[in-house]
Amino acid sequence: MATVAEHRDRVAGLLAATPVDRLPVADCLGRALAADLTAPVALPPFDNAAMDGYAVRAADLAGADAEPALLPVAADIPAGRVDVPELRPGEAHRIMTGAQVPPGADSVVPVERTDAGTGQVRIGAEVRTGAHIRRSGEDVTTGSTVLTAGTSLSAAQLGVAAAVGTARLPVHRPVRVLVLSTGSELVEPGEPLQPGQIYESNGLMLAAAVREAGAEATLLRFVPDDVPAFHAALQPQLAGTDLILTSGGVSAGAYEVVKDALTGDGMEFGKVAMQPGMPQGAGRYRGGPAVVALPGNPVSSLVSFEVFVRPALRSAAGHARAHRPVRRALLTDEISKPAGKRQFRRGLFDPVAGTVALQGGPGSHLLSALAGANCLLDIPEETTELPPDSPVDVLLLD
Ligand SMILES: Nc1nc2c(c(=O)[nH]1)N[C@H]1C(S)=C(S)[C@@H](COP(=O)(O)OP(=O)(O)OC[C@H]3O[C@@H](n4cnc5c(N)ncnc54)[C@H](O)[C@@H]3O)O[C@H]1N2
Ligand code: MOO
Repeated sequence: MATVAEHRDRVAGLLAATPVDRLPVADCLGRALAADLTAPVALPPFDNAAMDGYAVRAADLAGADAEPALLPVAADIPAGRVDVPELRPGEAHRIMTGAQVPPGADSVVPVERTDAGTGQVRIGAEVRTGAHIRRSGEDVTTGSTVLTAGTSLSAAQLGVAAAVGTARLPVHRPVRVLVLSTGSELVEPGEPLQPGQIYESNGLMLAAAVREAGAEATLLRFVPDDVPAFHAALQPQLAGTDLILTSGGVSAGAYEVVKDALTGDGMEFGKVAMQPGMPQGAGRYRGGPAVVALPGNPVSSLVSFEVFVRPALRSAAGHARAHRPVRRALLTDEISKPAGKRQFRRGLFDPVAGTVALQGGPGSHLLSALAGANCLLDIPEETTELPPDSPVDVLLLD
């Protein structure tokens, strides 16, 4: 029986790094940056006012605490003005937040500390040299690395890329995943259910998990439980697919269409020392796209996706942080489990208390408990008993 680590490596080895495109920054949300981004300009690009007020020379306000200073307002500088005149000794310039500090000024007095005059301004307090000025390069210096290759691009990263003047970024293309669900017991949600039938949920759930992982999903539901029909359903999809992701039909039953259709064709089916998610398959489809065959029980499917597929999708798409964050937490319940299998139990992690409470039992059909969980407890193979207050590793799911 393979270990979790062995199967994880096998799945990761099936996916090559995806190609790189140069996309407009606005289209890069969720992608991984493919090369370091260096700043062609400094941030801020010029010394600018941090407050609406008056640009002055601090020396001109010496003694203003005792005797208010009266300065002529020689210029008005709104944000965006590019022809900023020099401030001469004894003058003030009215200035707005973000506007360029005029040459000759060394500080800004907020308007609240003045009489807000426009022809001349009365200032009743001294000012510290440099007050309320944001210096050029304080945030980013020209030529410095703003974002490193492998960064996952979210709002703040796209913001800083735009702020240093970037129009396009080199980003990895997402992995293209074809999600298949098979099983003659499956019914489209919304349709009536006959005894013996269940609603199809794995396909929809896995396609959502694929998209949440930053990959592209095409969903093919209700692929017939018939080997020729299974191959026929795949053919038109193969060209644009990097990974075929199936669920169900991989264990020991008499009607295991995934296993029957794929065995011996570059695929390996076997058991992994894990609970849930023991039966697994991985390989290639006729020398082409990678295939990962997950077990059909819904919790087994999604937990297997988390443990094996998500990290592989994210690594192939260039994300430096491919794995879920792991925390150490104190168990509020007790756990008994068989030796020899690494168990991933569903839990609710409380980051303030540093504790984790089990959500539901170990059964791989208990999907509502997974829907109420925010983490997976990762219990080592050799462990059989854990009393309350035991420290455990938890993988954070959100
Ligand atoms: N004799 C043995 N029986 C089983 C073994 C075993 O080793 N020997 N392993 C068990 C374990 S563990 C698991 S996990 C399951 C995996 O079975 P399959 O991958 O073959 O999945 P199915 O039999 O097709 O379905 C299992 C279960 O999941 C439901 N299912 C399947 N697809 C969907 C879907 N798209 N949406 C919602 N639900 C789905 C299906 O109806 C079944 O209830 O095998 C055990 N048996
Ligand atoms: O391994 Mo199965 O996934 O326990 O139910």
